Amino acid sequence: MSTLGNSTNIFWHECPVGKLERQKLLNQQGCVVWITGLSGSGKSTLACSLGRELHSRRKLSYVLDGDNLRHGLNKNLGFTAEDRTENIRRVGEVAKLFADAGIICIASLISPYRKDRDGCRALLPDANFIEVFMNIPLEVCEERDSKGLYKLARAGKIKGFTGIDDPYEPPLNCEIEIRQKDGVCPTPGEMTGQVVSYLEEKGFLQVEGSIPH
Ligand SMILES: Nc1ncnc2c1ncn2[C@@H]1O[C@H](COP(=O)(O)OS(=O)(=O)O)[C@@H](OP(=O)(O)O)[C@H]1O
Ligand SMILES: Nc1ncnc2c1ncn2[C@@H]1O[C@H](COP(=O)(O)OP(=O)(O)O)[C@@H](O)[C@H]1O
Repeated sequence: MSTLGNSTNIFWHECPVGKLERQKLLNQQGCVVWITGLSGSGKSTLACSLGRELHSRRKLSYVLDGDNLRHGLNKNLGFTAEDRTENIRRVGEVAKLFADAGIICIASLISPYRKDRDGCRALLPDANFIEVFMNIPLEVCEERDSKGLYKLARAGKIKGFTGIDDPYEPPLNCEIEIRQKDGVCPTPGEMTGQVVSYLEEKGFLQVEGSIPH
C-alpha cells in the first residue's frame, strides 16, 4: 500500500510485457523530444517535420502539441503561471507514458518555466529527455506572427502573452539548440536533420536484439 498525492490506498500493478520488449518490437528506444520556445519560433513546424522524417525511416513517433492538447486534455487550463505549470506537468506525464510505450514522443509547447521543464525531465532517465531550445529572436517570431497573436498582444487585447508581457526562461543546459546562423534561420529540413542526427548518434533509432518483422 502507498500514499501518493491526494490518492490513498493505491497499488502499483506490474504488467508482464515491459518497455524493453516493446522497444525490441519497434527497433527503437522510447524517449521524449521536448521542444520549447516562443510562440512562432517554429516548434510545431519542427515537431511535424521530425515526425514525418521518423515515419519515413519506419520509426514510431507521436506529437503532443500544446495548442492541440488545449483542445482536449488541457481545455480547462488558461495561461496563468499556475495553469501553464499544470499544463506542462500533465503533458510531461503523458510524454513519459509514450516513452514507456517505446515511442519517440515529440512534445512541442512554449513551456516557459525552467522548473516545469526540469520537472518533466526528472520523470525520465536523464538521457531519455532531449530538450530542444528554439532560440529564435522575439523579433523574428513577431515578424512571422502566423496567428496574429503578437499583434493582439501588442494592442493589449491579449494579456500575459509570452515574450511580450509574460516571461520565457531559456534553458541553461539543453541537448539541442536551434539558432540562426549569420542572421538566417535554419530551414525546417535543417532543424529536423539536427535532431535526427542527435537521435541517431545516441542510439535511439535502433535497439539490440530487435525482433525482425
Ligand atoms: N497568453 C498566451 N501566451 C502564449 N501563447 C498563447 C497565449 N494565448 C494563446 N496562446 C496560444 O497558445 C499556444 C501555447 O500553448 P502552450 O500550451 O504551448 O503554452 S504553455 O506551454 O502552457 O505556456 C500558442 O501556440 P504556439 O504559437 O504554437 O506556441 C498560442 O497560439
Ligand atoms: N525554420 C523556419 N524558417 C522559416 N519559417 C518558419 C520556420 N519554422 C517555422 N516557420 C514559420 O513560422 C510560423 C510559426 O511556426 P510554428 O511552427 O507554428 O511555430 P510555433 O509552433 O512555435 O508557434 C509558421 O508560419 C511557419 O511556417
